[in-house]
Amino acid sequence: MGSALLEGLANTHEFELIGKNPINPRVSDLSDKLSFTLVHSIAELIKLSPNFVILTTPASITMDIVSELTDLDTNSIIISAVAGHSYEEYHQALPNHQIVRCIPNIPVSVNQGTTSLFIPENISDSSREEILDLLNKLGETILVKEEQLSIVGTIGGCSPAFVDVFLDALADSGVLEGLQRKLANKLAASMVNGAATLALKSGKEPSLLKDQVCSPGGTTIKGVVSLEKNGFRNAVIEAVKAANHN
Ligand SMILES: NC(=O)C1=CN([C@@H]2O[C@H](COP(=O)(O)OP(=O)(O)OC[C@H]3O[C@@H](n4cnc5c(N)ncnc54)[C@H](O)[C@@H]3O)[C@@H](O)[C@H]2O)C=CC1
Ligand SMILES: O=C(O)[C@@H]1CCC=N1
Repeated sequence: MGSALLEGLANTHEFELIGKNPINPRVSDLSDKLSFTLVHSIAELIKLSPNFVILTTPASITMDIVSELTDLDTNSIIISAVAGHSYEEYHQALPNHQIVRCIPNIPVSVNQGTTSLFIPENISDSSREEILDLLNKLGETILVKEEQLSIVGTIGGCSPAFVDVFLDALADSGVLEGLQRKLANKLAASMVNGAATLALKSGKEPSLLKDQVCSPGGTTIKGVVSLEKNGFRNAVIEAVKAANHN
């Protein structure tokens, strides 16, 4: 997720980016590619007085890192993209800092992300503007209450992987019928992109959009019935439940 955010922000050419990571060749390569400053300690990072610190570390080590941020300038805004720690935990560790929680998703790397964002009440209006300005450069930002962050973050953050499984299966079905893999992949991704754009632009319910494709007695309804028979809808609902209640 850290790489995806850096890529999306680098695409805007509007930010001086800094990456903090323990020695990791993948990150050094990315820093060469995107030309961002790489630091290896929190002390180095703090000295640079960043406007924002975005946390994208595994949940298991995040609070240790947070405890090292006590000397960070309180004007710096901390944005945690880590699933699994509450605002209260961050606030107890850093009571004088401005901290918000979000769950972005991988398409932030191409500025087409969906980021669920929780802003606590103590954040000033100007900081709120700054946070939204930043995240909106990465795609769409959806403001939610903290108790909604888990399910909204699951649907927004995990589902790109579910869609990728769908894309791969769709491409497999084309390859099974003799299409080249590259063509099948492109066809599947382009179709999902178009269907999603239509859903967003028309504002129509997905069920109505589905009905528009299903000609009476036609081919699509046969496919839809097969999806229902094979538990596709239920499989999606169970996947989200499994991801959200882990
Ligand atoms: N992968 C995704 O689509 C999303 C991930 N997240 C959150 O992002 C966080 C990271 O997830 P992934 O990127 O998938 O895992 P990852 O394992 O790919 O990345 C974790 C990164 O943290 C770095 N790291 C480890 N110790 C560190 C330290 N002490 N200081 C600085 N960096 C350190 C690792 O080198 C690695 O680059 C998790 O908390 C996850 O909940 C949130 C939304 C979406
Ligand atoms: O798999 C995970 O834990 C993270 C949270 C949201 C998306 N990926």
